[in-house]
Amino acid sequence: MTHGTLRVSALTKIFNKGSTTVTALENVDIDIAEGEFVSIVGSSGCGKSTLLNILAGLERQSSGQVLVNGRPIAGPGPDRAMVFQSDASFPWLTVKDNLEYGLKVQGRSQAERERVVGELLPLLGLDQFAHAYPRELSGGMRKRIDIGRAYAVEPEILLMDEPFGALDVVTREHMQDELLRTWSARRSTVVFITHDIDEAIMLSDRIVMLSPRPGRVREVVDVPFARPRTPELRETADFYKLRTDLRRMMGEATR
Ligand SMILES: Nc1ncnc2c1ncn2[C@@H]1O[C@H](COP(=O)(O)OP(=O)(O)OP(=O)(O)O)[C@@H](O)[C@H]1O
Repeated sequence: MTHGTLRVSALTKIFNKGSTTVTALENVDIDIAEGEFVSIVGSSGCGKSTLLNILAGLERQSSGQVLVNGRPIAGPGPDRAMVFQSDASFPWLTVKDNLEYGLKVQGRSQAERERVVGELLPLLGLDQFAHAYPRELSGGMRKRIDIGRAYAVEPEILLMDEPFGALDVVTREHMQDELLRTWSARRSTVVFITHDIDEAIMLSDRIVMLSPRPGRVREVVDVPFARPRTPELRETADFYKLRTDLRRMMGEATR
């Protein structure tokens, strides 16, 4: 039995609007293993969000196959949780109540909810803020609520669509380090969309680079750095070299 595997085969997505047809993705093949952290990079409009929405079950492919744990996706499911770029926490609920929300929807007992939230609050560095409202927190802390809400329902697969795109560079790097810490503790499979090559290198086991529209798999790059990764990795010559290589590939991909 496999948990948290994704298999995308010959995936094509065509949008039809009136007389216009847009091929967003064409013949995409990606295999993602249990517990793997994979980033999808590519220029604006190459179909990254479309791919993630199909994996989430929010959008249907035009052709090809998408399997989660060996079964075709029939729609959104509790095995997958999504984190978006914009804040998704409920402003009228405290941090603790935000984290509990999905568990209540799932009908989990109060004892179970207390257990999960009790584990998550310190993991997210939010234990001092359990009774605060999102508006009382910084952008980075609000992002941690979103990640916590996704993790609370204990999904096998976390789908993240540029979750740190709206944060300043210092907060963003801090959040990357925090996400790595949380992910190491939970080991879910992650599919992470980003424009940012440094972010993709820092976080991922593998980077899938899509070509400009229609999105096709242009390169798949293994990230060779050992885990746990620390912020100092960003300063090393090996990191710099991989970043330069990926930027060159990205430049070639957009030509
Ligand atoms: N619902 C839709 N109807 C019609 N066209 C769409 C729809 N959603 C996406 N597209 C088109 O599909 C293509 C891929 O869009 P998508 O948002 O997946 O790209 P992206 O790589 O995520 O872009 P960005 O990095 O700018 O967010 C674009 O040309 C977009 O206009």
